[in-house]
Parts: sequence; C-alpha cells; structure tokens
Amino acid sequence: MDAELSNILRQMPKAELHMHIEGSLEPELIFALAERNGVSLKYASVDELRRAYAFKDLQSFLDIYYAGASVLLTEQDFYDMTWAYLQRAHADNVRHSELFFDPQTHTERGVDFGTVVNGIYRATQDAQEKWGLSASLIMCFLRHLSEEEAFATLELALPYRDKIIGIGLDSSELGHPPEKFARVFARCKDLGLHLVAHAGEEGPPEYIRTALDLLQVERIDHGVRCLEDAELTQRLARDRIPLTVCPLSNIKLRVFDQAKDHNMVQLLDAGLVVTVNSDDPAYFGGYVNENFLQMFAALPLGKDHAYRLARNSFEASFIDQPTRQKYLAELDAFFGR
Ligand code: HPA
Ligand SMILES: [Zn+2]
Repeated sequence: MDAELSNILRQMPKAELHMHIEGSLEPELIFALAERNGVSLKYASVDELRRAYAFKDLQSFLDIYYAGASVLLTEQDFYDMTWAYLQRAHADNVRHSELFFDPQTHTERGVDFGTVVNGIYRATQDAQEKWGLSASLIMCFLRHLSEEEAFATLELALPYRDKIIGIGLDSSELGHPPEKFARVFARCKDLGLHLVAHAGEEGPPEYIRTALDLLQVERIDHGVRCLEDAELTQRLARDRIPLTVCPLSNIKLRVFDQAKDHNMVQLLDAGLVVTVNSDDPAYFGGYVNENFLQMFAALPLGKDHAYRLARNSFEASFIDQPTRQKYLAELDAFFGR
C-alpha cells in the first residue's frame, strides 16, 4: 500500500462502534491488575498468556477473554482499562467511540454493577474533557445466559440509565438465537435505549433476520454472513442497517482464513453501510487503524472506500445530530470534499 493511503487511513477522523472494553485489556495490564488485586492467573507470564491467544473459533476466544476479565475488581481497575483504550483510540484519530461492556461477567463474580459502570463512565468523561473524544456505553447481555438473568441485569442498570446509551447481545452465538431475548429487548426499547446485536458472525443469516424482526435492532454487529442470503442482503442495503464489521477478529476467529479472503469488498459492493472496528483489540492483533491498514493492504480498496467507511461510521453512530454534523464536516474537510 502506498504511503499516502496509509496516512489517510491513520489520520482520517473516524468513529468506532464495535469494541468490547474488556477486550481491550492488554496482557501487561492483566498481570498488573492481578498483582494489584492479589488474583492468581493460570499463566506464569505475559508471554505465556499471549501465546495462548491462538483461537480456533469464537468459543475458544471467549474462554480466555472471560479469564482475563477476572482481574477486574475495583472502580479504578475499570477506569484504568477504559482509559488505556481511549488513549489508543485517540491516537488512531477516533473522534467517537461506542463501548460495549459485559456487566454479567463481573456481577457473577460479586463485583457491584455500579463499580463497573462508574469506572468506565468516568474515563469516558475524562476523554471528552481532555480531547473532545465522545464515548458512550452499550450494555451487552451474555446470550449464553438466560433471559431471566438478562432481566435481572437490566434491573441493576436502571439507576444508571443516564450513563447507558444502548443495549447489545454478545458471547456464544450458535445455539443462542436472538428470539431468546425478545422480551427483554422489547422492555429496553420501551426505556428508550438504542438496540444492537451480534448476529451472523458464526451464526447463520437467519439470526440476522430474527435480530431485526424480533429484537428490532438498529445495527447488526458483524453480520458478515448476510451475503449467503440475497434477499436479506438487499433488505439490509435498502433499510440502511449498518454492519459493524471487525476484520482482524474475523480472521483470528477463523470466520475467514486470511485478510485477502475477507468479504469486505463484496459487502461494500452490495451497497451495505459497512463500518470497520476492532472488536477485542488486545486479543485480535490491533486497534481500529490496524484493522483498516490490513484490509486495505490485502484487498482492492482505495481512498474513496476510506472516505465511505469513515462516513458510514459517523452515520451509523448514536451521536446527537449537531455532533454528527461537526464530525462529518471535519471528515469532508480532511478529504477536500
Ligand atoms: O466477537 C465477539 N462475539 C461475541 N461475543 C463477544 N464478546 C467479545 N467479543 C465478542
Ligand atoms: Zn463483538
């Protein structure tokens, strides 16, 4: 890739819409927090932990991801993790980020819901103040747990309603279809929360359709398997339902073998509102710019695609209209449009 294009990808303003904050926990920070909190890990060193990051599918990743999150206990831990991510996002010229968090991973271990939200939220406020980087929180339900447990988590979240912009659905996709959570998503919609769900990462296109029809989500996280269903693909394009695609995640979790096999170009050619995101950057080999760089190096993508992907990221976001217009104006100026 030529230097001009790689500079454009690095420097263009962008939004990140699919990033699990627990997936930004770098091995060094896992070890530092384990020591600070007296938590023992089954890995002897940072290197040994990093060597375990050879995944064969989503579940083999999730097992390690939940083990890594076990070092998080105090509000300061959640703050430090979030601050480390926001610094990297700022360095990648991310202007706006929507962060997923998984409260059940922590409340199950006896960590208070408020400890989780307050630590993450305080870091987002500091990023706003320091750099003007806007960030908001999307609370995910773990789909391998029951709908009843999701309802209980929603109850815990109600006192923090003003700190949460939306609801997502993550963890093991196969065998846990969207309809399992139809009622709790309906309740979240009544509360005025934005709705998204992981669908069509490992699961079939049918899960994308049921996420739209039964959960009424506004965006699909991943969604790369939509192309197996032409009618669904047309619907996503016509209704401008954004897909938050995570290229390095897809490769690490064996959804595609290599970067050159990714279907990003086909998704764009189908007229879909594609965005590029890092998913779990500490585990998958890079933050958002690295995802752009590796896709553009491997696929026939150029400057116009860069503009379109950055534009999509702001259009697909849940930011207020004046802020969106401000970011889009900055983007147009950057590209001289
Ligand atoms: O990519 C993912 N898929 C499902 N659940 C997750 N939780 C963190 N990352 C992921
Ligand atoms: Zn994800």
